[in-house]
Amino acid sequence: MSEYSVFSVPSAAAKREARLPLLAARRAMTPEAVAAADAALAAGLSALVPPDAGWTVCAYVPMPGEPGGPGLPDRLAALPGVARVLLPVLRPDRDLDWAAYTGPDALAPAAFGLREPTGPRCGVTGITEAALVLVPALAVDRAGLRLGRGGGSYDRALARVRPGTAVIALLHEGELVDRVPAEPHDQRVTGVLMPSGLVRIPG
Ligand SMILES: Nc1nc2c(c(=O)[nH]1)N(C=O)[C@@H](CNc1ccc(C(=O)N[C@@H](CCC(=O)O)C(=O)O)cc1)CN2
Ligand SMILES: Nc1ncnc2c1ncn2[C@@H]1O[C@H](COP(=O)(O)OP(=O)(O)OP(=O)(O)O)[C@@H](O)[C@H]1O
Repeated sequence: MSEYSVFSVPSAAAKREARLPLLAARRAMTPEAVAAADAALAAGLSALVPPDAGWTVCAYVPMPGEPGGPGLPDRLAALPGVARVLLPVLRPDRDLDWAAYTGPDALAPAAFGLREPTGPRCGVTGITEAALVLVPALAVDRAGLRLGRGGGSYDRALARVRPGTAVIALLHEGELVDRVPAEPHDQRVTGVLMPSGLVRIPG
């Protein structure tokens, strides 16, 4: 038995270290590689939503280098099975509020280089209306544990999803890894979508 379990204090520092090479690898991608990955992810996304679903989907506005690209909200909104796209609004306490995506003109610059919707907010419980939640991540491991940017925002938000909701992280190839540093508050995803396709994580 080692001195620390996988759920111990050093994990916060381990997470900080683990983020660095992942962020560097994203920065090193060529524009061509990014465009190819985003196109492949777009094809995978359309297969996630049945055409007559009428779903509310929670997504996000990818920042430079994040899988999906800046066109992600528009691509989702255009899918026949998507009735409504909700996007996160970062609260001062780093929890996530939600607001409907109504088009690129209704996005405004926000903290950390984010772009966020400017319309009416649904509150932190907006995520409970989603049948599918797409989450940003720097990496996910085989157990579905997700390494984010370090705000803890999605750990709070994902605790509120309805049971049975698909929670899918969008990743670049190679970002599904054997193990990410974990803490007790970490929420799991139910699958990852990469350019090569969907990998479901057994629950
Ligand atoms: N596109 C996108 N939207 C998102 C997230 C995300 O990861 N991606 N979030 C996911 O929760 C929330 C926003 N949280 C964020 C938290 C930190 C940073 C960030 O850039 N942090 C710096 C370092 C930390 C700091 O300066 O304090 C960095 O990563 O360089 C960005 C978003 C909600 N919206
Ligand atoms: N349910 C929660 N309530 C309050 N604080 C939380 C909760 N979950 C996580 N946090 C705090 O958030 C901080 C960052 O957590 P962590 O490093 O796991 O974020 P992350 O999952 O990488 O980020 P994000 O979800 O924003 O992408 C931690 O200090 C943790 O204490």
